[in-house]
Amino acid sequence: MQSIILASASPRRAELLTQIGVPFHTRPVDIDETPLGNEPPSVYVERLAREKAVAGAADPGEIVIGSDTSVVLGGDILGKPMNVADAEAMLGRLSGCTHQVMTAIALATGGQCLTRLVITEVTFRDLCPEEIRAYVASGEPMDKAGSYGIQGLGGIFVKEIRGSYSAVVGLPLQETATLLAQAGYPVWKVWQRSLESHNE
Ligand SMILES: Cc1cn([C@H]2C[C@H](O)[C@@H](COP(=O)(O)OP(=O)(O)OP(=O)(O)O)O2)c(=O)[nH]c1=O
Repeated sequence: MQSIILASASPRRAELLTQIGVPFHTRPVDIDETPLGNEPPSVYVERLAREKAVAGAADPGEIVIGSDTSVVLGGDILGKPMNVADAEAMLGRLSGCTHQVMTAIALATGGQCLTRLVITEVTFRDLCPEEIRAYVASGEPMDKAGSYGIQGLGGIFVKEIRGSYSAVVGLPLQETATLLAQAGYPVWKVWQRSLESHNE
């Protein structure tokens, strides 16, 4: 089977890929994440996922996974906050509203690039200014799209989620496994092999 490379510096993505039993190496890449003029959010996240996967591609025997997550509110892309004030402003906008979390994944392998876009709807309850300040002071929002982490303290803001939890955290597991299978790497075969080598 091919070797898997995760073209990402995100600890959440590494944890999610570990969760499904896929052995991999990380190869973080640095790309320009500035949206193009009038670029729709869905096109933007898919382009970034593809650019990350392609930037991480080196060896034809590898499958390189790139991913991008953006929070989208009323058509606006809310990326990672620039500072505390930015994080507080984003959370103020998300309070009491439903937003979309768009996560794209891309698999670069053998000169081709397979992509998937996953859109999840997340509804926040009303947040008060004091709790927004306390949350931002915790530091958790600073490296996360939309300034929150559903998997962390930010979980208490989420009233409803419609779609993929793992996609909100950064890597949609079902779609990742489907693309890996399309690239000739069914995840269940890895489970099977590790059982076989354990029993030898
Ligand atoms: C909405 C949300 C985002 N996030 C994270 C996932 C991503 O790591 C981050 C979005 O930023 P990204 O630019 O998608 O990813 P990244 O810079 O962290 O990592 P890389 O580009 O190297 O792959 O926000 C959460 O952890 N929880 C959440 O609930």
